[in-house]
Amino acid sequence: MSTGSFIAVEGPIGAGKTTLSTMLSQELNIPLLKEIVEENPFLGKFYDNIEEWSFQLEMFFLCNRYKQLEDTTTKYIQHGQQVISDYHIYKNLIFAQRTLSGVKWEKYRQIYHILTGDLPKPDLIIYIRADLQTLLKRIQMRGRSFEQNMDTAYLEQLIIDYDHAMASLAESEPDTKIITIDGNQIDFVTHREQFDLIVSEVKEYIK
Ligand SMILES: Nc1ncnc2c1ncn2[C@@H]1O[C@H](COP(=O)(O)OP(=O)(O)OP(=O)(O)O)[C@@H](O)[C@H]1O
Ligand SMILES: Nc1nc(=O)c2ncn([C@H]3C[C@H](O)[C@@H](CO)O3)c2[nH]1
Repeated sequence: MSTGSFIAVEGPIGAGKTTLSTMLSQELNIPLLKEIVEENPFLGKFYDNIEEWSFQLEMFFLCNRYKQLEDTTTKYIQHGQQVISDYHIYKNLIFAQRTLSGVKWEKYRQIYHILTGDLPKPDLIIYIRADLQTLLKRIQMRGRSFEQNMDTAYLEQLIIDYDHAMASLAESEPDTKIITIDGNQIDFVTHREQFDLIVSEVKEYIK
């Protein structure tokens, strides 16, 4: 597999993954692989009743991402072409570990490893960190109705889980470069020069 081709943007809910990956895709002229959100039939139900809908939702995300990454491999990565995605497949585990328990978690964990074992790993992860206040502000500003009553404890826990997950990825996948962005301080949307800095850093790692 070629290296230097696959970039993933990660971070907790509302951190700015889709925004940054879209901007980078346009700036660097790299195809964008975007999360399916609006057509997800379980998200609204999930936020109303996490326990009832978590298994369906996590499986839906897993199957969608599996299919997307499988297609991406055939279309771009196998041909050494660059691609940028607004998620890393590992985020399935970050969420599922929180939303599932007992037998469902165990079944999900096994399916996750079976499905994702041979999927391509990003060469570069751009990890946007942001604190609870910043995320809540952005989630509110974005205004998706089903996210407006999100439990702040859930989001707070995800922020911690993301930090642990990135540390764990850095250890288990040492070939993957991780660029961490302070999403509270760096505003790549309104400050062009801050976006340009990210672009130059990314350019150092892609081929
Ligand atoms: N650096 C930033 N400064 C100001 N606003 C931002 C910034 N990044 C993102 N936003 C705004 O915050 C909201 C959330 O951004 P975005 O949808 O990109 O987040 P996300 O990480 O992809 O979210 P999700 O986890 O739900 O997929 C959007 O309204 C976006 O315009
Ligand atoms: N439970 C759960 N598992 C996932 O794998 C996952 N990926 C994203 N999301 C939620 C966050 C945003 O509300 C919205 C858009 O990212 O979907 C997830 N929720």
